[in-house]
Amino acid sequence: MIKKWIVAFDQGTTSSRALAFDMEGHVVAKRQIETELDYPHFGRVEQSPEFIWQQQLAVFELLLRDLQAQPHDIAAIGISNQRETTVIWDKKTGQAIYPAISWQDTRTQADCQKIRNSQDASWICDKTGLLPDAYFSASKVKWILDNVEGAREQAQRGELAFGTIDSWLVWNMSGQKTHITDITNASRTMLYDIHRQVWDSDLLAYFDIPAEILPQVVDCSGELAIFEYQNSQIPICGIAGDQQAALFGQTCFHPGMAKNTYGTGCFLLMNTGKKIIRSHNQLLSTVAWRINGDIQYALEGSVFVAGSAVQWMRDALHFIDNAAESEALAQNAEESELVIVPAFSGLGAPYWQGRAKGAVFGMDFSTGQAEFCRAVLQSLAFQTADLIDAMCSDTGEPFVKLNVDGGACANGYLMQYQADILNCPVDVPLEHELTATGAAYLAGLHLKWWDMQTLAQKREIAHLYQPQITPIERQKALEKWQRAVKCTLAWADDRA
Ligand SMILES: Nc1ncnc2c1ncn2[C@@H]1O[C@H](COP(=O)(O)OP(=O)(O)O)[C@@H](O)[C@H]1O
Ligand SMILES: O=P(O)(O)OC[C@H](O)CO
Repeated sequence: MIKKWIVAFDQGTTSSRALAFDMEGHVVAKRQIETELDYPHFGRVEQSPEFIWQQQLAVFELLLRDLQAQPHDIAAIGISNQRETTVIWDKKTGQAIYPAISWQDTRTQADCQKIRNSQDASWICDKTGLLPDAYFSASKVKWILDNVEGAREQAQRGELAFGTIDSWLVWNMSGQKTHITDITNASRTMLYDIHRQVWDSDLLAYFDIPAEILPQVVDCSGELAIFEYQNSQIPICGIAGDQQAALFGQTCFHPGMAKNTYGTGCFLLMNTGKKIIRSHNQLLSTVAWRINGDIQYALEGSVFVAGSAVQWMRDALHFIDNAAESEALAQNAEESELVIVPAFSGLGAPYWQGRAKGAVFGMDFSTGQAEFCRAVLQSLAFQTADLIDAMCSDTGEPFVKLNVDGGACANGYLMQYQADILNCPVDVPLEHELTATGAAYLAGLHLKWWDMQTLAQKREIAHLYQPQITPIERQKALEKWQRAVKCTLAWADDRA
């Protein structure tokens, strides 16, 4: 029987998606449902793990219907997922003991700040490639164990399991039997030594986390688990955190190749091959992928708020009915001085200021929705420019072109402004769904549907945006942004 499709599960912060890929690596069908985020308290961001799983299953079922397929038509599943988001569940009941704590949640920031200011920051960074911050899973796991009644004792008795969203999905897909995570997701927990490729006992002791709750760490490609669906057994052959999956989907297979994904946040990753680069500019070192035991690393700049600021204009401010409308609205803006620093979850790389909050500068009576919208879109481009600056300074190499993907790369205004501000071309691919593509590629590698050489030829360009503004205009805009960031950071320092 010919198995026709690979299905990628792309469980992002904003939506749960299932996409079917044919043997050429093309998307043939797609289903997507928007997720729900809860903001129960200042600085807290949570999601229902059960809802995430049910939603992921629902999009899969809708996809099968669209394809008029039976489960046995699916050759394999690939999974890409929002990273760091932390779930702890009871292995006996299969129920989460607390909502998923989102990567965007800053409740543990004060504790993380203390670690950052201490001598421990250095060895933690050496082992993990990460900077102590509420963003990563370790402090979220600790918070749940410290705050949910009986959790620590249960964990010590081996009754609980911890996982990021990949882990949680596989647990449920496997009929609550398989507790694994892939190495890219493990590398985002701040509990994993990326040099030795093991959970690290010093880190576990430091964060007071019992080893019993940890998943087994696996490669990104291979027969990793089985999805027991109805009477079929579908192999899960690819798993990677969404940003690493996008790097793979962009076919950035060689050192020096990079991409920027504009989703809920913005994530710039550069392949660094076998080298773990210790950044001098507060970028992260992380695992890009491991295939057949062969590891590649990446340098990463993480911006916490990007497309989510566009969603905020839709849901909280009601300036737009959908994200796509932001493009036309921004194009209508009058000349203005407005700058928005969307530090709603603190500021990520290269500033790492968890206490920062969003700020608006330069309003006057002429400021309206269009000016506001344009400033929000520009903030995505400015934050990316900061990352690229930091990365170029670490590598000593200029960026000659920026490869992009993710939801907001459909925005022509933003992409043009990005090219203008960077003074380098921005390359938008034909397929925007490169996160899911990466997960499918990883699964298909194992099935021998393709190899990395053939994949490298698959990326097609839809549009190349060329810079159009003058050096003086660029310099003025960047200075305005840098002044705004400086004030935002000063305000955060005053809150200490
Ligand atoms: N045309 C657009 N212009 C600006 N932002 C957009 C556009 N389309 C989608 N977005 C934003 O992109 C995000 C969704 O991108 P996606 O890559 O699906 O994110 P995620 O993987 O984080 O769920 C949303 O936050 C949305 O506001
Ligand atoms: O949901 P996304 O695609 O914006 O990705 C979230 C990141 O994985 C967080 O590290």
